[in-house]
Amino acid sequence: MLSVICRSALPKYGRSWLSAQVAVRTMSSSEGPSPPFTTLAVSRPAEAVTHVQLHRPKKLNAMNKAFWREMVECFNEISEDQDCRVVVVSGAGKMFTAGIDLMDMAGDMLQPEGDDAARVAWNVRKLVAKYQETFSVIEKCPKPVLVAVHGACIGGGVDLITACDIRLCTQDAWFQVKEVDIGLAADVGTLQRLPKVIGSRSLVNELALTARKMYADEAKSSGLVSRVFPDKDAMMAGALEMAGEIAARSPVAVQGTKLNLIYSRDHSVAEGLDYMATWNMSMLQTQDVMKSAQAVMEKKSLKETLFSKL
Ligand SMILES: CCC/C=C/C=C/C(=O)SCCNC(=O)CCNC(=O)[C@H](O)C(C)(C)COP(=O)(O)OP(=O)(O)OC[C@H]1O[C@@H](n2cnc3c(N)ncnc32)[C@H](O)[C@@H]1OP(=O)(O)O
Repeated sequence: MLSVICRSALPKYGRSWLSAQVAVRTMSSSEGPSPPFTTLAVSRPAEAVTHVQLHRPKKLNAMNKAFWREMVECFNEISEDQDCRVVVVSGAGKMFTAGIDLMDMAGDMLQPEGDDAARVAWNVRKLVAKYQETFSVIEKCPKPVLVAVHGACIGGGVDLITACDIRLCTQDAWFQVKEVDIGLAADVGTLQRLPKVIGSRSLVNELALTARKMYADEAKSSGLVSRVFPDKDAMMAGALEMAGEIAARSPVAVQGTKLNLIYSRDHSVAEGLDYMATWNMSMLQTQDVMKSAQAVMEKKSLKETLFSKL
């Protein structure tokens, strides 16, 4: 379904400056969500690049019940979509996201069902695990996911971006691990992933325990984001350019790199090397190695090299 949405949304673009501008305009389009989604706008701004836009601008992209479900559906489809090699996530409207929808989600969180404490607890556990999947699908997706943040990225927004592979932001961006302010220990990824993203344990603890805002410059110096752009248009152009670079490379190499980086993050060096050797005992047999090496030797751009779908 996703590839149908993407295909019908846009033709294939060339890579000229003009078409990049068209693509950026498309990425920041104010058209609504892509049915059947009600909170996400999905498009294909360039060949093999899928753009997922959080799209509830009037509610500052607050994460309502539909959003938590639709992200899972969307990323499961992207994982299977052989026409997609890389994903860009961004937010429509004035900010990236105001976090969990405090109005729509209150019922689920405050009035859990169950006949006694054990059953209530059981159901709450299932609920939390379900919501964790909303961002874990990003990490499980074999295609690299770039996220482009402008304005505020609050609460659940930080859970989301820490599950992404590359984080970019605008100079006006700020990040807030807001959960303690609403009486919660963040439970859908931030506390697990942020310490793996930012080198300083002390800084992670400070952000999570005080809920103070972190602005773009500190996000860059701490390693939360790898690039800061002057404004949203520049960021989306930068994101699209980076996505194009990734999409031009062998999908066997790119997806293997993502999966092994994540595996290594969670295992010892020895275990990571072992996993890598097992991975490459099959993946090294790809035609992509020969095709890529040939392009390098002939000083050709990989953008001219045709790789089979994966
Ligand atoms: C379920 C799994 C576990 C997940 C946990 C996640 C936890 C979190 O995400 S904690 C963080 C929760 N978010 C917040 O506390 C932010 C609340 N919003 C604000 O503080 C302000 O809205 C903000 C500073 C972001 C922007 O202020 P501004 O003056 O620019 O805009 P507003 O007029 O306040 O908002 C515009 C409309 O958006 C609605 N809205 C904003 N945030 C939320 C939200 N989090 N949930 C629901 N709705 C939100 C706001 O009500 C306005 O709507 P309307 O009145 O209809 O115009």
